[in-house]
Amino acid sequence: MQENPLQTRFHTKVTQDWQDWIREALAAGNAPADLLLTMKEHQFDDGVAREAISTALFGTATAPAAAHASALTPFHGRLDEGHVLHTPDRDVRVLLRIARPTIAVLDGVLSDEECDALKHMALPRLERSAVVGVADGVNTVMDIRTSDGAYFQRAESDLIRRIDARTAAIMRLPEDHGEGLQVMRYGQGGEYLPHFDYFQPDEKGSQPHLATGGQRISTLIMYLHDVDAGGETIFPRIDFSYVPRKGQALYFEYTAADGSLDPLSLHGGAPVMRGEKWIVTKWMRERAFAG
Ligand SMILES: O=C(O)CCC(=O)C(=O)O
Ligand SMILES: [Fe+2]
Repeated sequence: MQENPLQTRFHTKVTQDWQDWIREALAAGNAPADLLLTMKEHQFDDGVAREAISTALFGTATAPAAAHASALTPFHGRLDEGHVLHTPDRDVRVLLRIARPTIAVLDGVLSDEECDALKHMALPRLERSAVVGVADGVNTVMDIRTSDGAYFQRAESDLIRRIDARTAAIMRLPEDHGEGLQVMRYGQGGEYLPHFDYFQPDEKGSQPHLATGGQRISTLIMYLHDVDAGGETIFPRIDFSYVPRKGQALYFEYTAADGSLDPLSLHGGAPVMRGEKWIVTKWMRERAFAG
């Protein structure tokens, strides 16, 4: 007689032998999904098998699993946990999250028009900084730097005010914790070697910054332009790179509530191989400051 699947008996208890098998299989590096398959082949109820595997991974709900939880469960850092982040005037979609260091890739942070307007506003300031007085006293425009910056005072114009408010909502900190927006342009070959955005606490040069506004805690790099080749934002300690895409942003954070800093947040801008790279960056501080 053929077995009626509705009458198949599923195991609803995980014996000690099976619990030991789960622990050993996980310790040997087997994927939880493969364990689940094997258990189901052995007629375990899906929910029972999942719970046994997740108990072995995370501990029971009552066990203090916190030390593991941050690495093994979704971790959002300061960001809202939703897949869509709501700001006063735009919804921003989360495309990717990394727990350590805390990173998120966000889509639709700036409209095409806003990207173009920011470049337009920054251009005269960038050009001015390329003007150097040479020894003979003649002012010459020389492209002496492969990247150049333009700084926008907080709330300097309607557009800047709008972006300040939007970035504060995304980063979930008050606007007056934010440094003024900084536009950067990299020409061909331009790069930004790996660095930390936080101020090195024991360096003398950090002290004036730390005294006003405190430590930097998070960064939002917004991309104003696609790059034809190169120019990725790289995190060498976790072998991660992000390819610039107009209107998107890369969020990351590196200062915990207790003030500890995350050295995995080391990052930089890879050399631009073809085309130009334009970004605008918002850095957030621990405290309100005059900007
Ligand atoms: O150019 C990049 O991709 C990185 C920029 C950066 O690290 C910064 O603005 O702090
Ligand atoms: Fe940086």
